[in-house]
Amino acid sequence: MPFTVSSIDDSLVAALQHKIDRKTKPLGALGLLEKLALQVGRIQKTLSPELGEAQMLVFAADHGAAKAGVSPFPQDVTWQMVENYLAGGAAINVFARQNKIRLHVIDAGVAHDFGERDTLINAKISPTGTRNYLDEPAMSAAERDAALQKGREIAHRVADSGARVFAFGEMGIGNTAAAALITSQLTGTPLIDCIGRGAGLDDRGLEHKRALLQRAATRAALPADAAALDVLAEFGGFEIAMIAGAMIGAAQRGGLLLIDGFIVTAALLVAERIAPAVRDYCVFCHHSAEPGARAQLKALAAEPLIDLGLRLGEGTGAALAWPLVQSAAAFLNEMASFESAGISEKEARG
Ligand SMILES: O=C(O)c1ccc[n+]([C@@H]2O[C@H](COP(=O)([O-])O)[C@@H](O)[C@H]2O)c1
Ligand SMILES: Cc1cc2nc[nH]c2cc1C
Repeated sequence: MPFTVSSIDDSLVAALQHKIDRKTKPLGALGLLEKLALQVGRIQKTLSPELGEAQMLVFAADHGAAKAGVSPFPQDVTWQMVENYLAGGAAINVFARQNKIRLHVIDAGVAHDFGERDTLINAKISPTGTRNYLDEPAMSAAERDAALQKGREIAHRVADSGARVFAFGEMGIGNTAAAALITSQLTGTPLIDCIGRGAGLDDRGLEHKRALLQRAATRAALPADAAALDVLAEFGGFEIAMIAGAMIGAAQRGGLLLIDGFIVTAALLVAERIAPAVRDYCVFCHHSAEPGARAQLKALAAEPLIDLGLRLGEGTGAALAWPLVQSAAAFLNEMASFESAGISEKEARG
């Protein structure tokens, strides 16, 4: 089946936990890093995992609803920021360079013709972005399926190059609105609690966004138990659909998935409904300041690694958390045990 994911292996849990517990530290003293080390060992089915170079996949697309005023920025900022990624000047370029992460920029449906570009993956589902969900579904079932399939293919291609760590980022003016609609529907959280200021709406702008999204939800009139695939087609966007497909593809290849902020987590809510085991492969990198992140993290029982008040997207939270993930593998591989260091356990543990 193209979109099925296997649960992670539990045969090494006891051996990994034993290795973690024999390290020269009080039991559990490395906190969340210990859970992470266990998870990485289980995913890679080894007591000595190797992470290699992380791959950051930034998916960009435009949203029909952007023109209705769900964002403080004009739609053109999506393609302009893609140019910024290609030129190396955005925050994600800086953090990726700093932390030695390889960046892949994917056009999932930006309303702009970039021409032939060596460094941009052209995976456009539509040359104009999604349709406006205030009037009609954002995408057709065929477009949605193409986006999921393309995302899966891209992740498999990156995995073919030997990658084991996949980080996800996005760019799309208006995509916090789509993510809010998806999050509300898939977590059963009131829409009002999922809507935030996005790229910086003022109070009036936020009121307007709330009214528009309420209208969109009323028009779509999805039942509470609507299928995730229907929710995705209704509200979009192409970058969200492609990320969901790429997450499933990366998990199918035994990758570790670095989850960024509000929009990437909305994509995960969709992916997890399609293939529940995808959750096993995820590291929740940060707690986005967008208010709907709270409902997402609760629904996924996620414990994010950092909480810096970030609300940028682009994969920046994942890029910043990457050194912590590397530290989890490093302590598992390199730290001395009580035996190897000749430390008396009783004395060491009081
Ligand atoms: O990832 C997040 O948590 C996040 C929170 C707020 C805004 N963003 C970014 O801001 C853009 C969307 O904001 P908006 O107001 O246009 O919906 C989009 O390009 C996202 O990458 C991202
Ligand atoms: C300038 C700008 C940069 C971004 N990066 C991700 N989303 C963004 C939104 C805006 C508006």
